[in-house]
Amino acid sequence: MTLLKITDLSAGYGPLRVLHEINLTVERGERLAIVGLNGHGKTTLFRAITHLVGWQRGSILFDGVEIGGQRSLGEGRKTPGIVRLGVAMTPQGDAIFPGLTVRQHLDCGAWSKQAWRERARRREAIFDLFPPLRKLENTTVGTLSGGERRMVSVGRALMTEARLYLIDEPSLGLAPVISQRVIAALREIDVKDGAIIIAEQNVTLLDGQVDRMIGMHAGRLRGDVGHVELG
Ligand SMILES: Nc1ncnc2c1ncn2[C@@H]1O[C@H](COP(=O)(O)OP(=O)(O)OP(=O)(O)O)[C@@H](O)[C@H]1O
Repeated sequence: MTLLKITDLSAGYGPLRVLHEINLTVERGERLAIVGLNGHGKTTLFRAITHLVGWQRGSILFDGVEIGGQRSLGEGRKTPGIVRLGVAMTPQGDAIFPGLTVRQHLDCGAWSKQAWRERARRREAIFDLFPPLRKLENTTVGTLSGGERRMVSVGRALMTEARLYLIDEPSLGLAPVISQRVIAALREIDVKDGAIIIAEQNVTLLDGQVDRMIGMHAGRLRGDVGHVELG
């Protein structure tokens, strides 16, 4: 039932070591949150899974396939292959193309042949998940509010056929009520035999919205945190 098994993962940038021997197992169907303050390595963990860090070592088994291993060069070289295996990431902040419409933007996510064929149905599913986007379908993304842009950004990742969704700080810069709406929508996603990992600082926001929360501090995972605030 295991989808992702990370063993002794260390990673960093140049001389800087950010992750220290991380061990993490994610089961199919699981919604997991990695919680921790800024700069403690949540983004770097996502970037190591997708091979976007400067260097890394340790094992990352995704659905039984080794996507980790020792690397000191070639950042991003393996990323297309990892994405093709079914890993989708929504990066932190507003990673959008401001000149595209909502519809064009979502369609960018339907990059595989099958997803492209099914893009209309997939778009409908995104509009069901984020109703405010439906009436904005032909609006240029650059003119949207922060919350709407975040919905587009998350929606684009969901247009693929991924089995592992990595959502980095969905609440960043959003008003609390909008953050709650985005997190609640993530709860509605049918992960099927996949899984979703959300990196967040705001523990309260995740209450009741994920199956498990793990703390991250100074590049190390600190076990299940439940409702405990991180120091
Ligand atoms: N490209 C990079 N080059 C050098 N150092 C980096 C780079 N990206 C991140 N770092 C450093 O790695 C450490 C961990 O950053 P990371 O972004 O993984 O943390 P985070 O927990 O996701 O926090 P944030 O919410 O700010 O992204 C920080 O000290 C940061 O300065």
